[in-house]
Amino acid sequence: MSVSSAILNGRPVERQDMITGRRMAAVDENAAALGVPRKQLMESSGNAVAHTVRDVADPGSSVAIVAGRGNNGGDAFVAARFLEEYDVTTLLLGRAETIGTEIASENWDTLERADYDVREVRDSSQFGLPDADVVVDAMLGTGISGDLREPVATAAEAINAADTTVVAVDVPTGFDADGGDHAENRVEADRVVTFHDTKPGLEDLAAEVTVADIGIPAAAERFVGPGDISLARPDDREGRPYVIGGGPYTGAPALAAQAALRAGAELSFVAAPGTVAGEIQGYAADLVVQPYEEDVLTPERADDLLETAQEYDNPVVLGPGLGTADETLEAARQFLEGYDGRVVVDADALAVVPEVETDATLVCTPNRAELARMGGPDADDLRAVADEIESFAADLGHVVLAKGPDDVITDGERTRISRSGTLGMKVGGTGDTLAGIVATLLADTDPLEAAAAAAHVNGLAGERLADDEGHGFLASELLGEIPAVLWGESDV
Ligand SMILES: NC(=O)C1=CN([C@@H]2O[C@H](COP(=O)(O)OP(=O)(O)OC[C@H]3O[C@@H](n4cnc5c(N)ncnc54)[C@H](O)[C@@H]3O)[C@@H](O)[C@H]2O)[C@H](O)CC1
Ligand SMILES: [K+]
Repeated sequence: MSVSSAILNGRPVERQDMITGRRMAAVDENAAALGVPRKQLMESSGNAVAHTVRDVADPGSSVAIVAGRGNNGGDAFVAARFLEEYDVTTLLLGRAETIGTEIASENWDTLERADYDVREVRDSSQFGLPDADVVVDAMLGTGISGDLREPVATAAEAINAADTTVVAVDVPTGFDADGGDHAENRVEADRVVTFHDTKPGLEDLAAEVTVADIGIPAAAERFVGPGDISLARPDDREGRPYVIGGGPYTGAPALAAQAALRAGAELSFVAAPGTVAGEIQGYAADLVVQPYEEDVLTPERADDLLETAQEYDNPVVLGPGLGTADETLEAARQFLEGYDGRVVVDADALAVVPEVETDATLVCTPNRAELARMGGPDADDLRAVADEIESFAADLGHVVLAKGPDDVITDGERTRISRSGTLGMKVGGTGDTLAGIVATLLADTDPLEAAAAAAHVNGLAGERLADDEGHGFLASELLGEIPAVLWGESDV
């Protein structure tokens, strides 16, 4: 995957030169949170479309815009305003009152008020494609779901049958921007104007593709924001994380397991030595604590827990409070060697990761000292060594969520920075709540996306508790703030 580089505060920041539709929606939301509202992006998108129309047809040419009821259509309503020297007709496939977004609706209203030639196609039998030198396909973009429904299907067929130049907005209607299967009867375009970055599969089309910058700051991709939380937010109570922890310490597994519930898990299990199981259960009746007879995790016990983990195939949290007894580290190594599911590795178990061969998908959550001990860079400001952490993660072959004032989350290819959090996050236990949140989000989200969102949620939960200087709260108090951060109204 080729990468381009933006310059972000003087440092080249690698940007993937490819972005999926779902990731684009997250980046949009992040851009809005950075102060670039969607309507402004739509204005830039529409202007970019007009540029390409000018490229393919001389002034005075006739242009037929065929628009859907989402923001893809909205882009084209904007484009109409940038094509004054063309003979533009705008067809909306549906009634104006069914336009699905405010910004598209506002742009439609502007065309009506400004007396542009606009027509509503109230049913597909009414649809007739005007003779035009250029057709702008603005029916569906990244918001498509399933095969083309009427009246879009009829319109797509008419556009493909017409002898005209077709300019597609963002992606040709019916194209799946998430790299999935395209609709059979999708629009065949001559030109595609896609926004911000190219989409997977556009390079295989016969069309000439223009990637238009629409003013989205590189920070909207680089820094974790509300869009990343939207991507990872559990839809309902799902996942049953399995915490393997406890031994010398009991608070850590209890915090991790509670955080997993607060992040939306249906149940949260803790496998712990019998000597401390009662104490862990004492922290919260909500936990399903499963005691085992040894008083630390041993290799024999690890085999037993491995079977349970494989049977239920839920995200595992390995590490909180395990301690560093040789047999415990051997047990952690053995568990990872045998497991092929998803594991958040934290605290004392991190030490074994660099030398272990595993088919498991790991999210490692080292703090600064643990990262250095694992062989990663040793630096106060992790963000300044983000590239080195990225290479370390690439060598390690797993996701690394390096915790610091700014967290660095990377899978060796994609790297995100989470700037959320406050001074107070240094209090003991915030790493345990983080591990629990990662585990729940990991249940059905891309590991990097789950880790990035979890880091952000944990930090924002702390911000909600901190006093003006950022101090003075307990990790256990973070638990109560997690749901509001994950499901609360993001203010963009
Ligand atoms: N940063 C950016 O990339 C920006 C992109 N913009 C444009 O926004 C669209 C995505 O808009 P969205 O409203 O999410 O969805 P669409 O307009 O693509 O379509 C939704 C619309 O279509 C209907 N629909 C869905 N599936 C089907 C189907 N199979 N058959 C028929 N109709 C279908 C659905 O009901 C909705 O009404 C993106 O592509 C860009 O063009 C923003 O303008 C700015 C920033
Ligand atoms: K389109």
